[in-house]
Amino acid sequence: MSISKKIVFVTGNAKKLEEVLQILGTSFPIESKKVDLPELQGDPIDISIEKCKIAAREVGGPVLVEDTCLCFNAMKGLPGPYVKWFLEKIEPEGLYKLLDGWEDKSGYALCNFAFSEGPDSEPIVFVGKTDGTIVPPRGPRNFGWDPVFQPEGFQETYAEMDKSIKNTISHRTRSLQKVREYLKSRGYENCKFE
Ligand SMILES: O=c1nc[nH]c2c1ncn2[C@H]1C[C@H](O)[C@@H](COP(=O)(O)OP(=O)(O)OP(=O)(O)O)O1
Ligand SMILES: [Mg+2]
Repeated sequence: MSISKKIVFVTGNAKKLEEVLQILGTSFPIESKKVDLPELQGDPIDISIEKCKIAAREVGGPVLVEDTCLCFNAMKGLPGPYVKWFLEKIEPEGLYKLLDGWEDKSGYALCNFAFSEGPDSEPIVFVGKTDGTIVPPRGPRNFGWDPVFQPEGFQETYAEMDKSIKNTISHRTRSLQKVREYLKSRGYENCKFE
C-alpha cells in the first residue's frame, strides 16, 4: 500500500515528542510540527478530538496529537487536563500539597492520542492509562509532573526511573500501542510513498 502524505505529530512539547519517537521507533512515517495548540476545557476525550480537528485544519493532512492528564482520585479526576497550569504555578511540590486534605493519594496518568486523516475526517481516539500514587517530588525535574507520579508496582517515580522503564509502562506507551495497531491496519507501517 502506498501513502501520499506523512503523518504530522503536532505538539509544542519537546519532551513529549522525544518520548513518542522513542516509543514508536522508525517504522511509521511521522514528522513533527511545533505548534502551540489551545488548552481546551472539558472531558479529556472531547479535548483530544477538538485538539486534533484544530491540528488537522492547521496542517491540511494526516495528523496525530495527544493530550495528557494527571488525575487525582480524591479530587474526582482533577486537575486532569488542567494540570499544565497547576504545574506552571505551583510546581510539583504544590501538586502533592493539593492532596493534603485527603488520605487517598491515588491517581492516574492519562494519555489520549487522536488521529485524523485530514480536515474532513473525524478523529479517532486512543486511550492509555497508568495507575499510581501522588508522592512528594523525587528525581530530576526535566519533564512536567514526573517527580510526583509513582506508578503502581514501582518504588520509583517516573522521574527517578530509567526512561526505558517508563516507556514500557507509561500512559503514553499504552496509548501508542493502540495507535500503532491502528496505523498498521491502515497501511502506514513501513509504507512507500506515492
Ligand atoms: O509523561 C509525562 N510526564 C510528566 N509530565 C507530562 C507528561 N506528559 C505531559 N506532561 C505535562 C506537560 C503539560 O504540563 C501537561 C499536559 O498538558 P498537554 O496539553 O498535554 O501538554 P503540552 O501543552 O505541554 O503539549 P501539547 O502542545 O502537545 O499540548 O502535563
Ligand atoms: Mg497542550
